[in-house]
Amino acid sequence: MFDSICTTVLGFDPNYLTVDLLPDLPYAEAYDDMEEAVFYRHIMPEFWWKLQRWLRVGEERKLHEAWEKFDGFLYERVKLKRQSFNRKTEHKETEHGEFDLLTAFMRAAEDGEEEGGEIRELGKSDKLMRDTAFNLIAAGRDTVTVTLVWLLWLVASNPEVEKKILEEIKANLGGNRWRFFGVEELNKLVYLHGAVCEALRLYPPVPFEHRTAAETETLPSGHTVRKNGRVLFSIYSMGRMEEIWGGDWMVFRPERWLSPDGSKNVHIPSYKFMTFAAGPRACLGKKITFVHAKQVASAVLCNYKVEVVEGHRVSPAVSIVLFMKDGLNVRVSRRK
Ligand code: HEM
Repeated sequence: MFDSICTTVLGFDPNYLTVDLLPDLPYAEAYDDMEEAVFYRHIMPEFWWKLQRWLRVGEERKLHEAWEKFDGFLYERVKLKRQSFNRKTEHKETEHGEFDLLTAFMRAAEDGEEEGGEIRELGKSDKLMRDTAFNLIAAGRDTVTVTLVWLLWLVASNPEVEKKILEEIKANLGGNRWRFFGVEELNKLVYLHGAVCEALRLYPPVPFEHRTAAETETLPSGHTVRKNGRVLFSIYSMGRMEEIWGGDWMVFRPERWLSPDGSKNVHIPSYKFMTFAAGPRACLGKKITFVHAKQVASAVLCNYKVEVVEGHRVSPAVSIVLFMKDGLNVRVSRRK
């Protein structure tokens, strides 16, 4: 997903997954180091990690070094993107279907009609572009990666579901399997959509969240939360509650997300399906997530059979993102 999120955000494919040669991409590895160090900040007392940061030792030292590498990579991409954008604008070239979020911000800044001028300011400042690119890469890389891993495991463990996914792909997308399916085509895959939703319900990539009360507040349950009090809620548990999902909450059942005749997906409110959070600060990448997840899952499943290696035990890891503790060991073979 690192390749895919960089392509969406920066319009640049690092080819981290290339099979031809082992890529040496220090910034991609730096990103992993940063993630580890940030998790450490969540579990250590604030004064401790701040002291480590000041002394530049331990995890904080690792974070600092990794950040410098990743920051250099992002600034370079923003600079190159701006050069190519300016050149194209100057020569009035069109982009022939190219799309990435950096270009979209630059174009919006150039057209700059919106109220308050925030986008204009964003598109003109390299630092703000760097921050935005980082925010989007951080939000979209591991979340979509783990969605796919849990989905592939659930599908491999439920042959009936796998069969229905393959039938749907065949019925809607025809014979040529060796290509990426477009967004319009993916919209027809309502059963696969239900399967992705089920994976996200049972294994939400962001398993817990917290909110801080700006003022003293009484919750619908009658509990009082004092000003600055923090409420921690488990999205993982909410996806498994009988009161919310019924007695078969533990079953991986894509039909849950389909109309009775199976022809379309039903709307389930975000306050029930909390995986992307709800309200004003809910996830902005929900639609992109479904496009990416369905694109990769359909291409993999219709071309390859993915089988979990016998004896491999699957369990979630304790982290801010719901990775599999020991990864997923699979045997992959080409479908006839
Ligand atoms: C399975 C995939 C994803 C899940 C489960 C997910 C989940 C979430 C959650 C729970 C939040 C709320 C965080 C909070 O308020 O503390 C959030 C925010 C956000 N997400 Fe996602 N996300 C996913 C993919 C993406 C992608 C692909 C992008 C963009 C490319 C993205 C962009 C964002 C942004 C920008 C925010 C901040 C919104 C705001 O504060 O106004 N997300 N996401």
